[in-house]
Amino acid sequence: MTSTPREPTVLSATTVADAIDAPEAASPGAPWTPVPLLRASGLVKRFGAVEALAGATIEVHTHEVVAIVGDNAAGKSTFAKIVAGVLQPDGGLLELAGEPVSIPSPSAARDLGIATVFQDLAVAGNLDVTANLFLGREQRIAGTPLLHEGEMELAARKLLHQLGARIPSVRTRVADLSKGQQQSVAIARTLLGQPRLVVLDEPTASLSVAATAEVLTHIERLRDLGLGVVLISHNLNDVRAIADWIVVLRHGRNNGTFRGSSATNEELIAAITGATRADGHLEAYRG
Ligand SMILES: Nc1ncnc2c1ncn2[C@@H]1O[C@H](COP(=O)(O)OP(=O)(O)OP(=O)(O)O)[C@@H](O)[C@H]1O
Repeated sequence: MTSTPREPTVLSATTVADAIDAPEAASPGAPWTPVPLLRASGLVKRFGAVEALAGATIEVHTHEVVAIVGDNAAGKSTFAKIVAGVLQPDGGLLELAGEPVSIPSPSAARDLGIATVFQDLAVAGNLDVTANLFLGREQRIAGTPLLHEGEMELAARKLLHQLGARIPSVRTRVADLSKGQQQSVAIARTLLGQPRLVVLDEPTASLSVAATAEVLTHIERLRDLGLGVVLISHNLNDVRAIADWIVVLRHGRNNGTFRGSSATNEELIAAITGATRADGHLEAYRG
């Protein structure tokens, strides 16, 4: 597998704010292409005797939310970690926009335009919302070590607005936000890297009903921006509400693909528990 990094992106707070305002960025009308944004085929990952992934195949297009569901130990988080460059697969092929890629590290994933939000969120509670959004990407006034606070605040407000996030102030300490608001900050931060693909690992776990609804709105916005979204979740109601496609993993293998708009909890549970068997991959269902 060869690595195909994107052109490096030079970011500034204003270009970020402008980019998220740009009509084409927000337009849901960009053409759908037959080439998936990400295609992971036949993925294998072993941990000693445990085969966490045993040939799983998952693809996601731009403007699309693909949910991955499955019982505990089905291999969902292992898939997320491989796409995030945290783990290396023992077999299988990763393709981005039709090109084979390797993702040897989290920074390689970022260079390829892949952003992942894990359950721990990795937000800094002692810093405010703006500082969290720009952590590691701080904007400085040209020729000085001084931070461009005004520009960063402006971009932070626009980003959160774009996502539909309700945060009291971009100067609030993240530790003082609710769990749902912290999730909003973590998702907003991914946008600053101008990703093509966002992977969310259990973003609604342990959230209230209201906070869950807000996070689902963020996911819709990401899709409207033209991104591909992979949503890993145990919550079947959430995935049925938001996902274009639902891929069931069982023991590291595909066990059914369903349209989010028509899947029922009963058929999803049957696939998750192994009461029904289906190894067809998503491409076979699109037709
Ligand atoms: N670092 C690791 N070392 C050893 N085994 C691991 C490691 N990571 C995952 N596994 C094992 O791989 C299998 C798949 O785990 P994974 O976390 O991908 O499942 P999951 O579908 O995300 O489950 P859950 O919903 O419980 O998070 C499990 O049997 C797990 O114990």
